[in-house]
Amino acid sequence: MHGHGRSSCSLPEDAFGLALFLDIDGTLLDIAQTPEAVVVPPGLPESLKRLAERLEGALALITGRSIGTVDALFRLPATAVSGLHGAEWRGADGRTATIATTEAFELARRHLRRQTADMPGVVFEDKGAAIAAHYRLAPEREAQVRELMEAIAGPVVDGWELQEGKQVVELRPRGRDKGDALVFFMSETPFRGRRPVAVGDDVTDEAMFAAANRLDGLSVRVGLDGRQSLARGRVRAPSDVRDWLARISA
Ligand SMILES: O=P(O)(O)OC[C@H]1O[C@H](O[C@H]2O[C@H](CO)[C@@H](O)[C@H](O)[C@H]2O)[C@H](O)[C@@H](O)[C@@H]1O
Ligand SMILES: [Mg+2]
Repeated sequence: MHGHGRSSCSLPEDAFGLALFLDIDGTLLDIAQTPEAVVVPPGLPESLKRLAERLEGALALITGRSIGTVDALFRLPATAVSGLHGAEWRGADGRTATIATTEAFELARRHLRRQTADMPGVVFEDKGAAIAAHYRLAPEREAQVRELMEAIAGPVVDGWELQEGKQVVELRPRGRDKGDALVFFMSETPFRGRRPVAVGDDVTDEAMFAAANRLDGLSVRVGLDGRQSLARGRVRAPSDVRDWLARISA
């Protein structure tokens, strides 16, 4: 059963014993025209807060955004977060691991900011240790953006890699992915001993799905397009995920 009413049939209706790993854009939040235009629906932060309490802190947001942006969007106290597709993290106890940038990366940041300023419709996103060029407002520039990002990434040889996403090309830290983030959190209190549930919508969520599957957990992809995925369940849209969170947190 997909597409009508409670289409979240692959999501468990009882939170007991679970550890939740939730992607943000396209999973908790509807996709918007630009990164800054996303809307956090009223009620979502409250559902997440209640659920984190119910799970004794075993809820983590695993995202391509930076931890700082996640905090600004959701204003959740003491929530575990992994940002930049697994590269940076903050545990439920507040410990953090961040990425130091290099001179070559800083140069790339300046170049990309300057070059995208001359490309109407292309949005530059500065995420600290990652940078992105979005072409959602100018889809005809896709090839141009890809070419520019390849040129920008060329000299940043160590420590970063190009990442494609939904109408975006990013230069992100290399080495740790969303699957590593899930495995890391699962090795720590309060996640350890629980059953992981990973929910995501995009390419970098596949590593998180693989990790959840390996740990005998659940993996659910948002979106009913025919794209291949390691996720074992599917739901239609972020609103289904939000409705599910509201139900199991009530
Ligand atoms: O891992 P996620 O939490 O899903 O983050 C992935 C990227 O999401 C954002 O970009 C995407 O969402 C934007 C807002 O809806 C949209 O305008 C854009 O086209 C999408 O690619 C975010 O801006 C990136 O930094 C994240 O890596
Ligand atoms: Mg996403």
